[in-house]
Amino acid sequence: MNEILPTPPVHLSAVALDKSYRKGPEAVNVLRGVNLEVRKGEFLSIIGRSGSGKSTLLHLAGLLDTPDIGEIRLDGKRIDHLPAKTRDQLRNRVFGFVFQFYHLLPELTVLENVLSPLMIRYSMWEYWKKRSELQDQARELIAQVGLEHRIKHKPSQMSGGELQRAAIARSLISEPEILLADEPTGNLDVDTGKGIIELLERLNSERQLTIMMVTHDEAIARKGQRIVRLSKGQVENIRERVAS
Ligand SMILES: Nc1ncnc2c1ncn2[C@@H]1O[C@H](COP(=O)(O)OP(=O)(O)OP(=O)(O)O)[C@@H](O)[C@H]1O
Repeated sequence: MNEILPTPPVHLSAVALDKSYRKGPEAVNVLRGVNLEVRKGEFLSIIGRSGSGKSTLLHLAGLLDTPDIGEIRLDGKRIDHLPAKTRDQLRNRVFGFVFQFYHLLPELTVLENVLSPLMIRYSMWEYWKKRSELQDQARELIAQVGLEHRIKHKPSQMSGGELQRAAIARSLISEPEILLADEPTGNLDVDTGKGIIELLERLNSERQLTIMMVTHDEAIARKGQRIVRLSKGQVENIRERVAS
């Protein structure tokens, strides 16, 4: 018999979001009244044609940009209108980001790249005091993403799949509640991409990490529990995985 589980609370919501960009004299209305709720521990996939506004939505959700109209709410509280410094702190504490092109620092090793967000979060003195504990945390994450053997490697010495694993470990070092992944498999071959998605699924189920993943690939999107499509500036619900 199927157990009926309570619905998890809404974690992050977009309320009536509008966002336009100026292209010369014209305004391009990318998002037009987008409403979206993401529940705690949900793995949501966002699909849509190129230029439909997927990255724009992810950037607004993660406080990397601000909407023209509308609100972003975290646990029901509005967060998009906070002062810049508070937004920065909230972004660093709540969100982890994974991008298509990894954005690792080329001169740093995997261990140093994974530690890099903490070098920003703590003062030099605090970091120095805590460094052995922080290094242990980073090593553990690197092991969890299967990169123990690459810990001292630099990005130029690694494959695309390994680079993305390192970027995922880096995004987790600040213990985010919500992972925002923008085309995390977009630069990888099919099998390597599958490995990355399996890693995200594992992190979602083991850590109850809320995930919003943008992808143009419907097969990849189906790995999420729910799929929404951005089209004509709005969000359409496409599919919800039926609990078995
Ligand atoms: N900073 C910007 N300035 C001007 N126009 C922008 C800016 N960012 C995005 N756009 C435009 O907004 C539209 C939506 O872009 P966005 O990157 O959100 O789409 P997307 O669905 O993620 O596309 P893709 O799948 O190709 O990455 C595009 O027409 C893009 O050119």
